[in-house]
Amino acid sequence: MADHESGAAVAATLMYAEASEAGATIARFLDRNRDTLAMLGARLRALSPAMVVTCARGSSDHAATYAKYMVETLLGVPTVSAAFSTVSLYDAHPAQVDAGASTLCIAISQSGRSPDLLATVERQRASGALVVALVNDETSPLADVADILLPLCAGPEKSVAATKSYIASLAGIAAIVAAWRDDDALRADLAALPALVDIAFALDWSSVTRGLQDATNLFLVSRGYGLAIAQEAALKLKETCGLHGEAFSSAEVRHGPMAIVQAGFSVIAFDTGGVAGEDVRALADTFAERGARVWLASHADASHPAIERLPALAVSPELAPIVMIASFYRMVNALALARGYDPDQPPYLAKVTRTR
Ligand SMILES: N[C@@H]1[C@@H](O)[C@H](O)[C@@H](COP(=O)(O)O)O[C@@H]1O
Repeated sequence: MADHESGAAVAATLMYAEASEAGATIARFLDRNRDTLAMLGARLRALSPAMVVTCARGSSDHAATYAKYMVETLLGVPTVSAAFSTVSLYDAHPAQVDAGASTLCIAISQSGRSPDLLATVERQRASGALVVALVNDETSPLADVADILLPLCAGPEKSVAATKSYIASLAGIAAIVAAWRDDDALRADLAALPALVDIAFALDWSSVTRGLQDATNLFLVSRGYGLAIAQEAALKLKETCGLHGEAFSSAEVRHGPMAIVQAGFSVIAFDTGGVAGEDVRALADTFAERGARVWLASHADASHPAIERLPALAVSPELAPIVMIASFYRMVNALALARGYDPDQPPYLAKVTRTR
């Protein structure tokens, strides 16, 4: 493994230490919340919510993207992201939920402290929604306001950039879906996740670290269940590396943005398997043919010869994003240092941001 991926400075950051605990965090989450999840599953099957509303910011909102794809695909329930300003600035009131059409509100937050998130969750609750909170800080106001609390069990997360709490949030969403569907196969796959996340964290993505050292911008592309990690990767590149990354689905990028993907333009493509992965790989081939610099994280066999491959584990498409982002986190910590940034203390950012 290259020095800048394995050297002492790289492993000395809080971000590295916290990201390396992601597998253990998932194991703690599943263990601690087993009974609550079983109770929640039964309650959701009885309630049969007509809609899910997600409340989150930043990395946590990318976990909400994952919730949208998981819930809409595996449960068929429309899942929308709450726009906090409608409540916190414009004082909007969500329509009162009647007994026949319940709403499930899923709030996701490491800190559980942003006022606009709290205002929106409180109003969802007042309108009759069942509020489930995936939150790391159990002393937070969000933990208090929730009907059902699912602690993320990540322990203290001090690096400004969220890592283990994001991975735990993704696993938490998959666990809610498994409980709601009473899906033994998904539960079994979840139980195997901690070990896979540990293995993924050790994979060598150092060709990206070398290739993006002097980059100024790039696209991050995935699709379906994987879109959430393309969004998360783009945020991490901004937060920790001062690098402008923009995330798109491999469908959306074809509707205009790809006009700027020309020779030399950088793209990281996340193939998280299944039919969505096929589309991501086809797009990666198209971009490589144009002369773009394309990294493809994938466990599939073939791709365009110019594509730089990043190792990935064979995991079900539903859970592959949770595993793949662990490999990205290790790489992006090293990239931040290589670019002269401290990934734990990005300029202008705080660990807990309170927006109104
Ligand atoms: N810099 C952090 C982000 O990394 C984090 O994702 C966001 C959401 O935080 P929380 O999950 O605590 O609500 O807050 C801050 O802005």
